[in-house]
Amino acid sequence: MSGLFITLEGPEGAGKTTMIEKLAEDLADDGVEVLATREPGGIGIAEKIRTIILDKEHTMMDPRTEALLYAAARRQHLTEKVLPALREGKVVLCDRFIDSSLAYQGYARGLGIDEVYAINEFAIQGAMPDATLYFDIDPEIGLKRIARNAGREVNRLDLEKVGFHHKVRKGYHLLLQRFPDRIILIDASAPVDSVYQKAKKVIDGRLVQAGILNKD
Ligand SMILES: Nc1ncnc2c1ncn2[C@@H]1O[C@H](COP(=O)(O)OP(=O)(O)OP(=O)(O)O)[C@@H](O)[C@H]1O
Ligand SMILES: Cc1cn([C@H]2C[C@H](O)[C@@H](COP(=O)(O)O)O2)c(=O)[nH]c1=O
Repeated sequence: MSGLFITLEGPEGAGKTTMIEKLAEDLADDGVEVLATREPGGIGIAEKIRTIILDKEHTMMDPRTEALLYAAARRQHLTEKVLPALREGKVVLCDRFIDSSLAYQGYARGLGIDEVYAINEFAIQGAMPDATLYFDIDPEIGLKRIARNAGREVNRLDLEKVGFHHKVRKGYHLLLQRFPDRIILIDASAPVDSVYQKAKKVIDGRLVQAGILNKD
């Protein structure tokens, strides 16, 4: 991989989509070649898998089926879109990746972080992100934000009880301890502009380190 692979993570309504859109725009203005994408989805096969996973009628979905479907969508998206872009030297900004599976399926669903990591190792073959911005938010605030967003479709995971979303956050906090060099916490309860300035600063720092951006 020769570009830079950056993932954005967090509980529901943390502001990842808002951030990724602005980051992609501003980095492009800085002359950086950027690919902004998302999981599950981002390409045809993975978007179809997304529809199956998030369908509100699929209440009977087994947790292991859910974990395997996320990993399958991840594999296809990675090989078809992310890795080719990285080989072209692009900066890839991805809304969710492996840490979502570890926090949601591994910890909140109770499958085990190590078990879910193992199936994802098979799926990604070592293609871990170079850096991960974790947008930390109290789930009660995040869920209120998405409830106010009339344009956003409510999916099967959104409908989980609030206790599940608290476990998701706890899962992310465990991942912060496990991957302290890769995952950077950003307080997402602050106003949009302030959250954005922090995220941009972290990303600029990584781009300068990687020799992709020159900020003299
Ligand atoms: N810092 C913020 N303060 C207040 N509202 C915000 C903030 N960031 C985003 N929002 C609003 O909260 C809602 C959810 O934001 P967004 O869609 O970016 O979150 P998300 O992390 O992508 O959510 P999800 O993963 O659940 O789809 C949107 O209506 C957005 O305008
Ligand atoms: C990649 C991934 C996602 N999820 C969950 C997280 C969200 O509830 C949905 C995706 O919806 P969003 O609006 O795009 O955030 O899926 C998950 O549980 N495990 C995963 O690996």
